[in-house]
Amino acid sequence: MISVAEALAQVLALARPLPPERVPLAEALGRVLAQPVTARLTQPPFDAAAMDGYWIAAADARPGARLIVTGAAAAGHAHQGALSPGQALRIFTGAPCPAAPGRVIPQEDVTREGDGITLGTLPKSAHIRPRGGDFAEGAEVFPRRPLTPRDLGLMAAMNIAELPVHRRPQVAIIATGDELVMPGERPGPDQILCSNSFLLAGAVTQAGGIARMLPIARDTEASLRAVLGAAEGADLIVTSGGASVGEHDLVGKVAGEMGLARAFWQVAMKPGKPLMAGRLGGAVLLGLPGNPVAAAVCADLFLAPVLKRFQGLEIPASTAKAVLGCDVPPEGPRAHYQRARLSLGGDLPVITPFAQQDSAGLSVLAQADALLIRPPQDGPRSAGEIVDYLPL
Ligand SMILES: Nc1nc2c(c(=O)[nH]1)N[C@H]1C(S)=C(S)[C@@H](COP(=O)(O)OP(=O)(O)OC[C@H]3O[C@@H](n4cnc5c(N)ncnc54)[C@H](O)[C@@H]3O)O[C@H]1N2
Ligand code: MOO
Repeated sequence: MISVAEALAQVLALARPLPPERVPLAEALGRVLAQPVTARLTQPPFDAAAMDGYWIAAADARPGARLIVTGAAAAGHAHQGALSPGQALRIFTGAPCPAAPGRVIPQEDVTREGDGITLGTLPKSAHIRPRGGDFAEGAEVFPRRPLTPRDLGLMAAMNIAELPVHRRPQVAIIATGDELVMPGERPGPDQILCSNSFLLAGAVTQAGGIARMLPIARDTEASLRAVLGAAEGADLIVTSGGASVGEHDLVGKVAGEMGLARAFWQVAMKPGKPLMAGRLGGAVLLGLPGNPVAAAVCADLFLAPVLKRFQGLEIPASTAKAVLGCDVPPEGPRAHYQRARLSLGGDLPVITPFAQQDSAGLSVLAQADALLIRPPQDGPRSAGEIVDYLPL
């Protein structure tokens, strides 16, 4: 059995960033830029008033000065023509300022009578946003993360209407097992609901992929072959179940007959030991264990990172430190990812694993907000010790 770190390295080595495609700016939320984009103009394109008030020439800027208001400039409407000494311009936020040196006095800071104003104490700020104060034409942006609403705002201001982004990975999701029925159906006495496909599709969507849920493959080679065949065109095939050692565990056998180049099977982790990975045709195949929590943990540890890789993202170490909230017993030969809850602590949060750690227990999984990581052969640990965890 290989370690989690080795398995992750091998999974990531199976995938390459997907080629770029161009998408309209309005559809780019969460997408990842494939190359830098550059500002097509300078912002602000002119010295702009930052307050509603009066623009005055630098030479007229002294407390007590009386000036005549001779014209107006508003956002989208510059004032044409020059001002003479002793003249002020009514100006509104966002309006272009005259080219001469000057400043904007907020209207609250002057006394206005008829078309005259009298200046009081001059405010510290000139209340002018200088041309190019935000960014200059040609400025490059290349955030190495899924684009946020803030990125879209910046790129809109840069007049970038279309973006080159990595294609989103197409992910085929295949549940296997005679015991499974879909939510909404009535299970027979020996049956349970297929939960894995929904958990996995959610994980795929959250990580920027496009999930395609295929029909449940039954526990026959013919059924599994047919459903795997229907995954044609996917960048990633994720199966759940049928990965272990029983006679009904057919994924390795059937995928092998279909040409799977297997990278590994079985990882020293708990839950998730029967994980399998390889390449099947043009796709990466992740064969997840059927136990729902095992599938969920494998999704956090392997599926999310490989989806990042497809989108050209770095995969930073995502573990964090916390203080153990209770004593915990020693561990065996597999790294144990324990469902846990975080609470506020001092410098570090406090992490407390749930008493129930069954790899089929979805209720506890849904309440967990972290996975406490117990390394292989970890000794007993006491409350107060510092441990690693994976935020969920
Ligand atoms: N003799 C051994 N038995 C088992 C071993 C082992 O090493 N030796 N490993 C155990 C471990 S660890 C796991 S995890 C499971 C995983 O087995 P499979 O991947 O073959 O999964 P199945 O047997 O098909 O199913 C296991 C369990 O999960 C339920 N399941 C499956 N698919 C779904 C789904 N889509 N939604 C909800 N629940 C699902 C299934 O009904 C079973 O209860 O094997 C151990 N056995
Ligand atoms: O993956 Mo299994 O028990 O390790 O759930």
